Amino acid sequence: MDIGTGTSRIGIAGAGAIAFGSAALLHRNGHDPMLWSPSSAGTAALAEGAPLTASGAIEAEFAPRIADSAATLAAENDAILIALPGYGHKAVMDALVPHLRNGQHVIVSSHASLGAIYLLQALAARGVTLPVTAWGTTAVTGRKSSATEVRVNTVRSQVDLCTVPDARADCGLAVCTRLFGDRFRTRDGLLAISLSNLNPQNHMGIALANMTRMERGETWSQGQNVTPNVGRLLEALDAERLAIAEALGLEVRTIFEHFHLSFHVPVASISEMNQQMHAAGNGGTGPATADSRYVTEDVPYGLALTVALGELTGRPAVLHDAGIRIFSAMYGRDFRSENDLLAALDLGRASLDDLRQAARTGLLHGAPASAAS
Ligand SMILES: NC(=O)C1=CN([C@@H]2O[C@H](COP(=O)(O)OP(=O)(O)OC[C@H]3O[C@@H](n4cnc5c(N)ncnc54)[C@H](OP(=O)(O)O)[C@@H]3O)[C@@H](O)[C@H]2O)C=CC1
Ligand SMILES: CC(C)(CO)C(=O)C(=O)O
Repeated sequence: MDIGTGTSRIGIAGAGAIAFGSAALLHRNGHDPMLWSPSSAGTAALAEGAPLTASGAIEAEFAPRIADSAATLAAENDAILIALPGYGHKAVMDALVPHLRNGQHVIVSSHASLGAIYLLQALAARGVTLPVTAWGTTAVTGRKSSATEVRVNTVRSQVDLCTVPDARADCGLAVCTRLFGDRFRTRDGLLAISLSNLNPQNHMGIALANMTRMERGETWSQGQNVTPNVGRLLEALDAERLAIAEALGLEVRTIFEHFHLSFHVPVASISEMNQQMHAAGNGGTGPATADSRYVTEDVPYGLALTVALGELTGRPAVLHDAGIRIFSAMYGRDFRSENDLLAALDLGRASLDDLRQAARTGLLHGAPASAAS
């Protein structure tokens, strides 16, 4: 993508809270977003002409362009932002791959389970070369309050990213800064970004400790319910993640930096920081159903990758592993087997060196046949 100046056309795959909130941020920054809902359901009201309204940390009312297909989204935009839960990434990438072209730029927010490698390999098989920038989290947080409204809870001060292949790192940072503002910090490759997504560990503790509230469909404050014991569990989960990063020689944010940079509260214990967020009206609302991405996304696409990296680095993530086992028992599902990205990448066949290299080149197990020829 030409870094350029002025208005850029950005296609957003997704029509949930983050897609709407990111569209509002792009609009506020003078860009021209287009939304694509894979089932069309998420954009039906907008397609009929209703404006998108953002409130909270971003106040805006505007009419984003709406795509009727992945082909339209790819054809009519300079860059694509994938902004939906990890369990939709492979299907959406598969839909986009035939239509993406050299020179475009893809951003994945939040990046999940080495999806950038899956995408780059699929593109390489078509002979298409473009940079994929992976974000450790999202630029905004929020919830959809109706089919056309999003409540933006916060715009984060800092988002970790990396670009694959790493030779395009400067371009990735420049593109993201121009589109979303000066809020990005480049991390050292895709393994660092994979270990920079704190949702899986945080949501594990929050969902485990509040499962009956979720199952009973209660309305409950997320921040307030990060009580001292829950806070200590999150800190212990964080220590497992940081030990893996240390074994890999990677610098990643701590859970304390995460809450400070995302929710603008001073550093304290994790429980105290969450109580402060709650007091400031910024603690968020926990899931009101057990069918929540806190489990259905974060267990298979988040905890499972951390456990795999723990095994490869000799720093077993025993609490993360226990989380997968407990949620699988609770839901009567084998969450470990639900990750279609890691299965497609055949991660079990990869050594740590293979992964380290792929985290920079985007190619695992060598280049695809058609790209190599
Ligand atoms: N919301 C937040 O504050 C935060 C979110 N995140 C992360 O950001 C990402 C997006 O979150 P958010 O927008 O809240 O999630 P939502 O659940 O609101 O996303 C809904 C969107 O995902 C699409 N989708 C759901 N399942 C599939 C599927 N199987 N295949 C294709 N598309 C699918 C829906 O499609 P359709 O339109 O067809 O219904 C819809 O467009 C997630 O990874 C989340 O963990 C991270 C931090 C904060
Ligand atoms: C609510 C929040 C910001 C913190 O758990 C979040 O990460 C999410 O909704 O996924």
